[in-house]
Amino acid sequence: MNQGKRVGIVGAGNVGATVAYSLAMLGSCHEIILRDNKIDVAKGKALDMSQAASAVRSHTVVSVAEEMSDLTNCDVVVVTAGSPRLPGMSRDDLLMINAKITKEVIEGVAKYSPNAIVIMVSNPLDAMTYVALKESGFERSRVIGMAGVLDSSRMASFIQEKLGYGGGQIRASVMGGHGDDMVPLPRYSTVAGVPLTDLLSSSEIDEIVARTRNGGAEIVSYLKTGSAYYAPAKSTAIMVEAILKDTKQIHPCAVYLEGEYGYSDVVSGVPVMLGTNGAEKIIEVTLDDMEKEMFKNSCNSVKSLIDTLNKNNFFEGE
Ligand SMILES: NC(=O)c1ccc[n+]([C@@H]2O[C@H](COP(=O)([O-])OP(=O)(O)OC[C@H]3O[C@@H](n4cnc5c(N)ncnc54)[C@H](O)[C@@H]3O)[C@@H](O)[C@H]2O)c1
Ligand SMILES: O=C(O)C[C@H](O)C(=O)O
Repeated sequence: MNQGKRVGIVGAGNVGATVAYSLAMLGSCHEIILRDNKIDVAKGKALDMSQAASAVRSHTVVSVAEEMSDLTNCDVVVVTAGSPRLPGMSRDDLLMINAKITKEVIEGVAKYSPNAIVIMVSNPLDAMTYVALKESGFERSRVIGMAGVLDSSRMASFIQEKLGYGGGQIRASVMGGHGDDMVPLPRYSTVAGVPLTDLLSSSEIDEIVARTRNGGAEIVSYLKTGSAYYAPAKSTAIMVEAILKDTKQIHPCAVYLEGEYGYSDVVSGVPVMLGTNGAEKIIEVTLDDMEKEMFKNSCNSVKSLIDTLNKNNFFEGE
């Protein structure tokens, strides 16, 4: 069913290469095209992955785009180009450097793969998704940020660790931006359908919420030279598959809001139905007063990054 599908991946570093590997092993698409400034590194990884695909009898071939102009007619383009943070940095510290890279990359994507669904990964995620949307001129359903799938998976793994049981049966929910004030939602988290609030005390749940918010930084503090990539890549691959297979399943994704949850002209993480056309539907769940306040803080943080870009005349001349 996915024969003929082309997935472009811009940035063949830790996250990009691991997304490619995951998709190649699953045979999710016919072709994966890697694009990176470090062309030889991309070529080496593409050869290595094509050989791994042969080993598992996957039909996926992995090739390299030497220029953005070679990244043509992709169905999905994943953008992981940009710097990762180092210990002591926040994702927001990457704003200006990664915004510039995103602008340059998206210009090429819009030109050479004009019908693609774009999945943004580079940080700070929500602001980069906003940049990609504005620079591409694509409709909002075609520019989607990956973060909620990752943050929810992290929360699920912390719940499993705390409980000591329930692995594979946990559905955790995280909304809001992919920053320090993301919005984990214990009220919408369950273990085999049992509400989390029936299984753990409020102080235990508070610990899980805090650890989820700090989940990326915890890994950066161990790795020291960059940030997490296995769970981020798998989360991205899940979104790519949902789009290629038109699953119509709901995943938490970063999308541009036009009035949903009372916010406009900002990108934030909300439940989204994914299909061939990208973010086909935004789901509005009921939030209580405290959850609404947290969502507001999170949207305001993203808005302040967009303000910084505007103050630096980032979007000028468009
Ligand atoms: N959204 C999330 O949840 C999430 C999770 C993990 C990482 N990230 C972010 O993803 C980005 C990539 O992380 P990583 O660990 O893969 O970093 P990395 O340094 O391993 O890879 C980044 C790659 O981008 C390439 N690159 C830079 N500018 C480019 C350009 N103009 N065109 C093509 N390629 C270019 C670099 O050569 C490098 O290979 C970072 O910004 C990181 O913060 C986001
Ligand atoms: O923490 C980071 O900087 C990378 C990514 O956003 C993550 O959450 O792992």
